[in-house]
Amino acid sequence: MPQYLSTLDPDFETAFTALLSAKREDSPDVDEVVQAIIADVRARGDAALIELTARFDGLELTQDSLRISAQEIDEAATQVSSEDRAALELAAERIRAYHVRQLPENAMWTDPDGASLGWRWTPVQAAGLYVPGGTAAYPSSVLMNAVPAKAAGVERLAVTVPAPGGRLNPLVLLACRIAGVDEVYRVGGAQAIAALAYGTETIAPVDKITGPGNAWVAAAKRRVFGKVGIDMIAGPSEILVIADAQNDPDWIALDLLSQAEHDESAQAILITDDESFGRAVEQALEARLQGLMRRDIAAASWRDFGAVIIVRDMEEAAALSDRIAPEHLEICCAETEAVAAKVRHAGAIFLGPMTPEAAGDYISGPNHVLPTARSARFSSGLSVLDFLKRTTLSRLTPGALAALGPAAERLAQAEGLEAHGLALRARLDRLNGPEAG
Ligand SMILES: NC(=O)c1ccc[n+]([C@@H]2O[C@H](COP(=O)([O-])OP(=O)(O)OC[C@H]3O[C@@H](n4cnc5c(N)ncnc54)[C@H](O)[C@@H]3O)[C@@H](O)[C@H]2O)c1
Ligand SMILES: N[C@H](CO)Cc1c[nH]c[nH+]1
Ligand SMILES: [Zn+2]
Repeated sequence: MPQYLSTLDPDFETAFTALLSAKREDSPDVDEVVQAIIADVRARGDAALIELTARFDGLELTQDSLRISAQEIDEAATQVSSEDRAALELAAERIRAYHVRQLPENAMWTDPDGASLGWRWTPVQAAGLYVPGGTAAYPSSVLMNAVPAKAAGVERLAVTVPAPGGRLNPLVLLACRIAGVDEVYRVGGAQAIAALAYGTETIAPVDKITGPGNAWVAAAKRRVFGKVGIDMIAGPSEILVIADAQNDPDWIALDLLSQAEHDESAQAILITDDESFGRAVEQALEARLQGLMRRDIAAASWRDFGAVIIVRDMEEAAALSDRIAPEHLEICCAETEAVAAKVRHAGAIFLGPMTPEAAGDYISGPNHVLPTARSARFSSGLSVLDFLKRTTLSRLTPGALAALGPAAERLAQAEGLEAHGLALRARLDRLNGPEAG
């Protein structure tokens, strides 16, 4: 049974605040465990990876089997049906077509003082892509990480993916092949993130780690940030659906379940202006739940973190949505576009009843690695830009330095930084000196 909240209820604010602050990840115990795992991998390298993989994934590895060989990838590719391969290839092509449009332009211009200024984008040299695989395999996440990285021009792509009990979906490996991944390691969780950040005997360190994962993965990414770059905290999935009574309750129920089934810590919320529609969605959801393969996971997520919020109108719905800052926001109501225009904080918005969030997870083109836990207030979904850095460029002519240098010198003096001032003054004196002009 999810929580029912109504903005008409005098206790709404208290209940809504409790919903927002429900601890779904990053609990102190997770962080403590992660801290110890990272320290272990730093200290013992491959030996720690092997031991932790046995403990958490029930898989006995040796140093030689940490990396998945090209031959294993070839073999896996032959196990994939032609229909699955075609679906993966279509997805890869659509994701590529979307992401190449994000490639930014370099720029250089000369301003009226004679200063030539600009910037240049360059890719990171090596990226580590975390592909979740603990409770479900995510070939789609391989594409969502690797395709933008390739489009950005990253030279080395290393994927880590857990293989619980030795099982690894061949589609994950085929997706690595299609996307041009160079290295694949059968390691997951915080230990994979630590290996990518600090390196071990087998896994060379990378410059940037991207990709979603569960609470341990998210906590590890937070901890290694600074040693390497990270994309964002893409933790347990979330969906917020804003829907009016004109929708089919069954469709909305399935959309909520499609994220609840990811993780017991996932969160699915419905906001509607019609209480009986909310009850109908809940009923449809309970009915659909029974038939799901991952019903235990979805049921726990819905029971512990699910909610139906009844609002007076869609304006109120948009305002509440911004306070939730969801990873995915589906809007299905008479004024879909107008409501969407009012929303500021969301990882991805899905407009209208024919745009289920699940289409975005696989095939539409935009990235499905998205900010969770309200971080859509300040971050965006994975993009080509996550694999690029911007270097600024400047060139001053003698005239430009003569025009701008004195102000810089004053500021250096104001900051008490003498050498800065002298570096400017030495040149200004030369420009003004006897041999000038
Ligand atoms: N936000 C996004 O963009 C996005 C996209 C796809 C998936 N996801 C999320 O990714 C997650 C995938 O989770 P998953 O668990 O299936 O796979 P996962 O690969 O993220 O995690 C599996 C690993 O977790 C570690 N682990 C499990 N229990 C542990 C424990 N008690 N202590 C220490 N480590 C432990 C193990 O090392 C294991 O290898 C889900 O939460 C899903 O919602 C998010
Ligand atoms: N919904 C997930 C992002 O939160 C991504 C995903 C992968 N496969 C299916 N769904
Ligand atoms: Zn999904």
